[in-house]
Amino acid sequence: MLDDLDPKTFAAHLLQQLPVPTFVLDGRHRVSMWNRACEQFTGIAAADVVGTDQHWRGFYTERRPCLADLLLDGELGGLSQLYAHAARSTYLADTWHAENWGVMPDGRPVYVAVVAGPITDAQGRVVAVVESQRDMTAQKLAEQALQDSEQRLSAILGSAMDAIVTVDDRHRITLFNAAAQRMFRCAADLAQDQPLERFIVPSHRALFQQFLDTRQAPAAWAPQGLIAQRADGEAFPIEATFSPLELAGRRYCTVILRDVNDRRQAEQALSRLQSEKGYLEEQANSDHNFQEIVSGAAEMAAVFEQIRLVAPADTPVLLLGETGTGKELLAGAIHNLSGRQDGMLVKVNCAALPAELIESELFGHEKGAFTGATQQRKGRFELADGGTLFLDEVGELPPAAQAKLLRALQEQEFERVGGTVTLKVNVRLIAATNRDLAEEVAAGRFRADLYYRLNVFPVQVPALRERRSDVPLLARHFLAKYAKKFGKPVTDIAPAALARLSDYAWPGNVRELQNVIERAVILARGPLLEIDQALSLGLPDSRPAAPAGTLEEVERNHILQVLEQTGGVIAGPRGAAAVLGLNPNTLRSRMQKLGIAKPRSY
Ligand SMILES: Nc1ncnc2c1ncn2[C@@H]1O[C@H](COP(=O)(O)OP(=O)(O)OP(=O)(O)O)[C@@H](O)[C@H]1O
Repeated sequence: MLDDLDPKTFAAHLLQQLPVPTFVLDGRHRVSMWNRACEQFTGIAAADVVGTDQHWRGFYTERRPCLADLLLDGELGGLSQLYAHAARSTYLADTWHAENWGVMPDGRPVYVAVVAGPITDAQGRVVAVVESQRDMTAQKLAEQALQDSEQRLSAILGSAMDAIVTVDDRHRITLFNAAAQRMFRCAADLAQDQPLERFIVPSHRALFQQFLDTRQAPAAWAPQGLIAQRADGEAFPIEATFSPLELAGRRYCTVILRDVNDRRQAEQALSRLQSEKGYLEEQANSDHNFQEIVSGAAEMAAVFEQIRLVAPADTPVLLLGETGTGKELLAGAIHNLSGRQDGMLVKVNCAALPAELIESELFGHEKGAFTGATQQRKGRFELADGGTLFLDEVGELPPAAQAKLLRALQEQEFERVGGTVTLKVNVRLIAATNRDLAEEVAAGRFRADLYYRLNVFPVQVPALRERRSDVPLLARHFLAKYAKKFGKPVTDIAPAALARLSDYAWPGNVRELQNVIERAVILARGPLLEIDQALSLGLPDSRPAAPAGTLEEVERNHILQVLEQTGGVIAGPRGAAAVLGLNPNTLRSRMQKLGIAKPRSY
């Protein structure tokens, strides 16, 4: 019967059965009890330790006091040197708690939680101390692993470039990483528990809330169209992904946000640079840009005088004259003398562009305005802002573009194709045509109101045959240019050649003369330039007469003949465009209009 047991034996049995490693020290630091759990924990049998002061062997590799020893000697000041955590508790009994990492005699690292309490006699004197040890290694390792992973996670979140925010089911912020603090200019502790909608402009909050409540797994993506606001109220465009998650039965949403302001600006700058690059490349490839204008003829002197007078005014100028007479050169001169020379002179050859592209070329387009518009693109009007826009072959403009051009000229404003934003520009317009625009107006092919807008200051550029005195001058000018270009020691033109050049009718004007000289220089063998061979390559009288027919048929046959002669080559000094005295792009567009297929390889 339990009642028959004396209390000492009962207490000894109780301690013996405790599943917690426990031992008792008497007042002289000798072990009076070492229970079974202690035997198992330390690997030391009770028989080997009871009655000795060798209990430390169970816990340490060298002699040092246990908590029970310190308690017996009343030296609790030394506790902190022996244990990482130590505290006194008077909750149920007067006990001391301590925790620490230690190494068991067999080399095992253990984390122990130690509890020791005094046993007192009737007078309150400490006669013994009971100490129990609990192996907390597994919990401690798990706790540390958790701490490490939390630290790693917060380091990852902290170093992320994107703002990462977690909200609970009421959209209140539970996590706000460093990038979010930078992006929204708000410290994490101020953001904590605030509704995330606070950082979205009011007009976008309803849409944003729908995303926050998404159940779409793994995430819903808002690539564009959301506008956020920083703590100081500054609005900026964002893209965001919303990942719903459930933790302990509660719904959360992790939102990754990215400020796309910089990217948008960079995209816009890139598109502007691309347009400018494309334009500049085109300009660099056209070899007749900003050249010296050569002329001694009185007819041209009058033209130069008109240009000198009109250049400083912002008036539109209409340059009229046959192809190749130098209209583009004169446009360059007007720009250079106009006070707009720091701006760009932007050229558009209206004949060289397909009708469906001309509007977007002039006014630009928004991304997605039509198939193939994968990027927003600035038009020539925008590029010419602060400078001059030169519309060559303006008579070829399709009606829709004519209407838009008229408005741009009247209001100095327009919208990009597919765009709604009205853009204001300050552009001086110079137009050129080799057509009789008044006739085009009468035939209903050109808008009368646009014609009057363009025709404010018309300048008629005489054909080369009307200023024959310029032929030798120009011929020598081109000779010097091409002799240098091709490294040929040709110094002058043979007198007979010069006479022939002066007699020729020059339907292709200066461009044709230039091409003939270029070919002659290429073919030249001595210091004096002969032109017979070069001329015969381009002269109509060296070919069979073209059959009679409509103007279009004659033009078509003529182009086909020249193409055959040049082996299908369009551009370059020996190409069909050079022979015909045309810009290669102009020739290509004429061919398209006349239904001449791209030349096959001859
Ligand atoms: N007076 C000149 N002095 C020097 N070069 C000239 C002169 N006139 C024309 N040229 C040259 O002749 C070529 C044709 O000139 P330009 O392109 O200015 O003619 P255009 O009238 O604009 O022709 P199109 O109507 O076909 O566009 C260019 O290479 C240009 O440099």
